[in-house]
Amino acid sequence: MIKVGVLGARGRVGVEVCRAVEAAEDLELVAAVDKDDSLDALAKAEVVVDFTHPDVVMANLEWCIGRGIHTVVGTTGFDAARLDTVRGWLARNPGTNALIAPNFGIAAVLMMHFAQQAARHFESVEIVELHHPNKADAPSGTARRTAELVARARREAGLGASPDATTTQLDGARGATVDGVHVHAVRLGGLIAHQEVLLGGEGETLTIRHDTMSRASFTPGVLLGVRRVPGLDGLTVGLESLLDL
Ligand SMILES: NC(=O)C1=CN([C@@H]2O[C@H](COP(=O)(O)OP(=O)(O)OC[C@H]3O[C@@H](n4cnc5c(N)ncnc54)[C@H](OP(=O)(O)O)[C@@H]3O)[C@@H](O)[C@H]2O)C=CC1
Ligand SMILES: O=C(O)C1=N[C@H](C(=O)O)C[C@H](O)C1
Repeated sequence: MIKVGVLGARGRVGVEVCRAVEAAEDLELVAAVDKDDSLDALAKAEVVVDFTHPDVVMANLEWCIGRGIHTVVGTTGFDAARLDTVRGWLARNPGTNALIAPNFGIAAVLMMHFAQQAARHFESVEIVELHHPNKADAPSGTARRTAELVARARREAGLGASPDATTTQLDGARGATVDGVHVHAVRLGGLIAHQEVLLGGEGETLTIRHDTMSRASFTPGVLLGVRRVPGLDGLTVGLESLLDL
């Protein structure tokens, strides 16, 4: 039995994670912690899962890693500087590991993988992410990561910037750019989490679309992370390295 703690346990995803951990025969939910609860309840956990908020996740991670607790992190907001900080904490606590993934949905991971594969074959690429209006961050962690993976694939293929003759625009009309890739964020009631990667070339386009229909979709990936994180080495970013892609 792996002893599991959940941070953000009363949140939209945290509730699903607690339910999935309790239903798994090889996992034991030893702590369900949310805002204003003491972190001390997590001390008995071997692995802590964090689905909280970009503003608090770093403090949570520092607390867990400092106590030798492995972490599986779904909370978004990680840039290169934050990842370096986490690597530093892990280096000072050898034998403690962290898995940080912007999306634990298996189909979402495949969508990112396919976008990365396709990117080198098209002169143009843009990303549209669509989420529920209660989401804290924009663009989404998934869109940021997709843009980084796509940009890397384009660089490796020797592609330059996507063609764009725009000289006149309202602020924001072309979205944000992540690693040179335009990313557009929609917030709309009725949605959960969705993303399209639009690729365009000579006389044809390819659209790779992912739709989240239920937040339970994140739990198989989270449980995979919980089972595997004790055997990882320091920091792992993205669920893809745990899948046989
Ligand atoms: N990687 C992935 O697969 C996915 C990642 N996400 C990400 O996960 C995060 C959470 O998303 P979601 O569940 O929708 O958000 P919610 O706001 O529904 O849940 C977050 C929960 O964490 C609580 N919380 C806030 N601060 C703390 C704290 N310091 N300690 C413990 N709990 C705290 C919140 O309390 P309160 O409401 O009172 O502030 C809330 O109950 C976001 O960053 C989101 O982007 C979401 C879906 C999938
Ligand atoms: O906040 C959400 O809902 C989601 N957040 C993650 C992200 O920012 O990519 C994953 C998924 O898109 C749902």
